[in-house]
Amino acid sequence: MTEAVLETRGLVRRFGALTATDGVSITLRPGEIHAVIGPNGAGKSTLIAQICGTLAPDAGSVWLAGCDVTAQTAPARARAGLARTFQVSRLALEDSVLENVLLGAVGAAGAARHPFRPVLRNRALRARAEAALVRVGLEAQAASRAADLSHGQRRLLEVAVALTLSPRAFVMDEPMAGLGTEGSAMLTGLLDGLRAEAPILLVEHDMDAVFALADRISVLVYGKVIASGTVAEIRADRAVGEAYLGDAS
Ligand SMILES: Nc1ncnc2c1ncn2[C@@H]1O[C@H](COP(=O)(O)OP(=O)(O)OP(=O)(O)O)[C@@H](O)[C@H]1O
Repeated sequence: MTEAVLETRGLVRRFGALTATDGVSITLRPGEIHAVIGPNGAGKSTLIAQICGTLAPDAGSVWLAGCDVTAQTAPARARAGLARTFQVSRLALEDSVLENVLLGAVGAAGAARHPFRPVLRNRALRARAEAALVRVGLEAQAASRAADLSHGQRRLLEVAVALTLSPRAFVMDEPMAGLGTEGSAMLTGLLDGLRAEAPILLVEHDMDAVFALADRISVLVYGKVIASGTVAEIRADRAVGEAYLGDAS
């Protein structure tokens, strides 16, 4: 089997008496979109935080491109090519669209402590940022303030910021949240094409997007993966239907 780009092995995280992730083992293979779905409180955000390095697991490990990164900080994992987009946008809204992407490029170059101004004149970083904007279709908005973008465009901008890392893998936390039909369609199209560049671990409540995009789906309930399979397999799984999908199945 092809080696996983990203893998969790037996991740456990407890909050007092509650076990938020209870031995979660999942893989993300080259070229795929692997969706993680589950009801509220299932442990999806806890899982993402452990994968990205903002929350330490009580047990288990995280592997990126064959390396155990469990002890690495979140910035170190980002520099190693783990690109995360957030449930709550972390864009600098008063800065321009290009400046936001440049900030990402600066972080990717490991130059976060350098003064920002000279970065604007750094041709290599600027080229990387502009290429990312073209990739998400926001090149015409480069000089606009991020605050003036629509909600959907901000999500595209977040993907552009993530792209400057030249990521090995994307981890996306509910990218469709709050988007209307048009925004969802735009982002779905973008993610569909992105998987060829780097596989995507997609935590998403929007089942239309999940069913349209996912090569595999894992279903998390009370911190455990209760099923994992293709869209057809998950739709046909009675236990999943009862635990989660309801009418969506
Ligand atoms: N810092 C924390 N302290 C205590 N309990 C927490 C903490 N973070 C999460 N939990 C609990 O762990 C469980 C899993 O939460 P988590 O946010 O990971 O679920 P989720 O699947 O992401 O939910 P949602 O879909 O609503 O975002 C929940 O019962 C939650 O209340």
